[in-house]
Amino acid sequence: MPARTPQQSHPASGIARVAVPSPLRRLFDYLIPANTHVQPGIRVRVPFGSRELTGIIVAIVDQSDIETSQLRPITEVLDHDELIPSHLLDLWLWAANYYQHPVGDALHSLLPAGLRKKSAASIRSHHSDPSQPEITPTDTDIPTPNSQQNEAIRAVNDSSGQFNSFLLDGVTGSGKTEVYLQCIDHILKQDKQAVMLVPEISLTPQTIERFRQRFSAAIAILHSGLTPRQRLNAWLEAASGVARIIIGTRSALFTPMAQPGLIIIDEEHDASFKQQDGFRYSARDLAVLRARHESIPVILGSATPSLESLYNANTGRYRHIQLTQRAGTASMPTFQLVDTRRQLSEAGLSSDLLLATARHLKQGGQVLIFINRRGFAPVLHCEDCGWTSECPSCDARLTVHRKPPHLCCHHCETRQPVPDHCPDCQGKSLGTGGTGTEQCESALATAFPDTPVLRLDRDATRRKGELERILKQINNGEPCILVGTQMIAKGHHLPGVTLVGVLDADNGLFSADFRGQEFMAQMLIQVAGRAGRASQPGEVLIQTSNPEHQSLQTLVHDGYHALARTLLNEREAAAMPPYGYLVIIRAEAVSMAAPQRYLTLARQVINSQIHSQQLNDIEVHGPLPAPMERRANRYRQHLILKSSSRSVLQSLLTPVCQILEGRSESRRVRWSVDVDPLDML
Ligand SMILES: Nc1ncnc2c1ncn2[C@@H]1O[C@H](COP(=O)(O)OP(=O)(O)OP(=O)(O)O)[C@@H](O)[C@H]1O
Ligand SMILES: [Zn+2]
Repeated sequence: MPARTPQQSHPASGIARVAVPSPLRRLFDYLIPANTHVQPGIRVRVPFGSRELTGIIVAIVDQSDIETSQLRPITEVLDHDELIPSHLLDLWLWAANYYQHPVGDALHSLLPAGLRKKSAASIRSHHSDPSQPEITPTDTDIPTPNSQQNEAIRAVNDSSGQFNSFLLDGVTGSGKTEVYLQCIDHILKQDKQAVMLVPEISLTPQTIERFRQRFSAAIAILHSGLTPRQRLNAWLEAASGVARIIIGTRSALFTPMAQPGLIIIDEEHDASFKQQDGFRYSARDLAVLRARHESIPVILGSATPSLESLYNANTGRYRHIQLTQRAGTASMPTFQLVDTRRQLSEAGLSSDLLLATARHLKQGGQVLIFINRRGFAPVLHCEDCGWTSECPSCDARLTVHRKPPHLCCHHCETRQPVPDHCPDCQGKSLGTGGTGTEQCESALATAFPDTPVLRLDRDATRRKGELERILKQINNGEPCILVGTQMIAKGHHLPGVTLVGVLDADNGLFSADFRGQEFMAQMLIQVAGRAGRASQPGEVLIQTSNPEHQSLQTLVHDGYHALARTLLNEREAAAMPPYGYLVIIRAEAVSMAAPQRYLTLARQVINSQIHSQQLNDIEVHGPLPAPMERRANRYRQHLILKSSSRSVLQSLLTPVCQILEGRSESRRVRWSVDVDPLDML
């Protein structure tokens, strides 16, 4: 399969080491035909088995481990100038190595689709699209930064042209975005470029509009909704320096910049910065590395920084900049816990919450109800025999939806009609359990017939433009009730909202995952942060059946940072991240026994490596069934590795992955390695 073929007659001038899209964790060597100019960072066509593929030259070497006579030549050179700058190529290689992902596949998954094929592309000859009119910024009332913002802006600007990482830790509505805008302005004046990464969901026209109104410079937008052509154009505009500002989701981190100046990660705590399948990299962690490689500053901004970033700030790796007050005249909202054990509730809404809703609407405010379950109810059950609506393919229940009526599995998307009688006992007493967004929406519509009730979740926003339409309606400022999932929690500036109600805070409190409480706290503070962002003060009501829970108490009375300190102490005691490092090796298959058998083999390989390399400080747990063992008809198991040293884990993993890759058993399961996993689910 590798580059071994009968001798070629070409006279050659050196050997190119090429990353080829394959599942193998290695590079392949090819002869460079005579009189051909090649360099690292360009694309070439190479023979691979019986096929021809597009690869990227990673290095030019004098010698190969394979006999020169056995090497095959490059068939075609696709780029004449460097396509991927060496800094970025190094970052890519480092990341593939660190996250233990096949290098060619990692490179390819990050190239715009338009460059994975044979088509030629030239950065040097790329000019801006003439159909795009020159934009004149319309933002005339740029706020004067307050003293904390000024300090932040000065710190970042003073470090331009050199590496520095900043944790911009500013409460919700403190004007972090204004700090980004001013720092970008400074960078643009030096003829440099800035890239800003945002969570998937915040890349709305509103965000983009705010930037367009401020700057006349060309902005490239990179997100998953682009056509391959648009994506390639945006990429080339960034690489050629035509686009001065690049805004995008996770993978935009790998966009080349002709004159890099600044990297910003907005909402750095957000889970979407870690890719959860395939090449499982953390764009946040790699952003810091990229900034170091390119000698530029990086800002990680959040109102609820991840425990990792707080730890890095505490230990001096990041400069900690705090914005403790809301910008302008806005003040922080007040919190109140509502004990749901003491109050009768209609569709999960306590009487306290209903009364508060009525009060705020009467005062002309908008109300936001947060509920982390879409659909009508999480389960359908039979009141006679106890039957529940189980998914036929997962260890999960089918959610009841009313609009349109169906049962649906939120893990595998299996759909079924809603039965009119119990499939087990034929009884007619079917009932629903729990509350989802649809039910909450209709209960609120009944309770407040004169007020518009808007629902914001994945189902309601499936149609293109729907999210924008709903946000626009909210921004007209008229009293309304907004019911939504975490979609509403992220980054939206909703100045009319004065009351936020959280329907159920209990889920996160008892999560089995080690980051469960951290995620719960971030979510609550972010949702709460939508309240009272303009002149009217905000109020937050959190419903729970555990109001005495220590974490909730700490969060509500002493704030996010106090809870973060407690959680960090717990992590330290348990040697969990950021005090220890984790790797999960996952395996799944249609047969129940295969994943366990495979991971038992993996464990043997690991043990023998630990022994032969005399590694200590490694704990191995498992194989264990994943928390949801069966999903989409596949059984899943995992193996957990833990160490206080990243480098020890790396010296173990590299040979282990090489060995496993070569074993025939690896082809009978789907297996993957997750370095620095976000969760153990
Ligand atoms: N110095 C200032 N004076 C007056 N208003 C300001 C100032 N800075 C920012 N603002 C305004 O305050 C509002 C909130 O600012 P911004 O959206 O930047 O906050 P944020 O910290 O990014 O919020 P979040 O964490 O919720 O995303 C915006 O309308 C912004 O224009
Ligand atoms: Zn399912």
